[in-house]
Amino acid sequence: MARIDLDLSHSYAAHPQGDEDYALLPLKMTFRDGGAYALLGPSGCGKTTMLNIISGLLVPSQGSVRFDGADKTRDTPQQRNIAQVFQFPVVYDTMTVGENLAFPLRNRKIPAAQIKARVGQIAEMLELSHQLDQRAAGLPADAKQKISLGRGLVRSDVSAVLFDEPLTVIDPQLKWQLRRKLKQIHHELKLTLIYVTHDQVEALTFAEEIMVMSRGKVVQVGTPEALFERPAHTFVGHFIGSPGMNILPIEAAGGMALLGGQPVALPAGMQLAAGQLKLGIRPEYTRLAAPGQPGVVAATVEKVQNVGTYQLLTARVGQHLVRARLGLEHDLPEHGAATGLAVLGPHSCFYRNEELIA
Ligand SMILES: Nc1ncnc2c1ncn2[C@@H]1O[C@H](COP(=O)(O)OP(=O)(O)OP(=O)(O)O)[C@@H](O)[C@H]1O
Repeated sequence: MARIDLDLSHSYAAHPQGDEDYALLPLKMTFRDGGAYALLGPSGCGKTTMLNIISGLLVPSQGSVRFDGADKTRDTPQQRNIAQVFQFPVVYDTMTVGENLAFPLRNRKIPAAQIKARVGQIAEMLELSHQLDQRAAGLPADAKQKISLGRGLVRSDVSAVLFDEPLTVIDPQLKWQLRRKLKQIHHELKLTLIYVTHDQVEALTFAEEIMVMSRGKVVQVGTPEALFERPAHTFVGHFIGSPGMNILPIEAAGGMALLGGQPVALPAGMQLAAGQLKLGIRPEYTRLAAPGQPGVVAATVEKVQNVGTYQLLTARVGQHLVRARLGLEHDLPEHGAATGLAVLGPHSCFYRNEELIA
């Protein structure tokens, strides 16, 4: 296992002109030895580019990659001792499940008894024990992908295991199980795991730390709790959560706030920095309240949806839509009704130029 330090940028263009020519803008990042990380962001934000630079499939156009302090920028994946699991299964059809799992160890001339023990351990973790003697040919895609995951995890001497959207071909029920399994496996094997996904649920269930990326930039590195409670950037607020954070323009106005154009008294003790800001409040923390109270904005109900385990209320504040996630026990106002939404309180986040300031 290794600590991995990146200090680099990358452009696929021969002569990059501006920021838009960079797949990765200048960044400094550290992956702790033994940590479980997710690289999360929408399509095209640079996740695969970063993963390929870590693995050695790609050399960054500027900067360095270090493993335990040693410069690995130009080393191949083999020299870096990296295991990788891709989106689609990489499995030898002519071999049995057990032989497939053993393959990376046999290649390294590990003694047979050790191979047997480790293959047994990995097969058990992935619930493949009953299939060890079965040929891989003819197995469904998700069983084959489990084998690929097992092959990625079977060596204990790798610097890191990299996963690039590994659950894409897996059906939803098994996907749910495997996400949890991977977390448990990380706990037991203590490997450094770096996992690329555009699916927040996948990232949030698996990783200890999540790196959220947007347009070639790492906009926040944090625990799932930190990303939820204190998004460092409005992009993270939008991107994480279901639905994402409510974002409204806010401005201090003589001891009050202008919120979406509406004067609202600040709750006791709350101070607002001068200038044009944005308020971020999660739908989970947005509550119905009587208009006119401090921190409560007047709103008109647009829609109420029963989403099974909660109700989602969508209301209009001026030209902005605000959502509240409310328990099933609430008797909610109907479409068109005037209501109030408590949006200023301990869970409010404030942004200037999209960056969290308070
Ligand atoms: N080989 C390449 N040559 C030129 N541009 C590339 C190449 N690979 C990726 N890009 C560009 O670099 C940017 C980042 O792409 P990258 O594949 O790293 O993003 P991603 O977040 O992994 O997206 P996805 O989830 O769609 O794979 C995109 O604008 C993409 O078009």
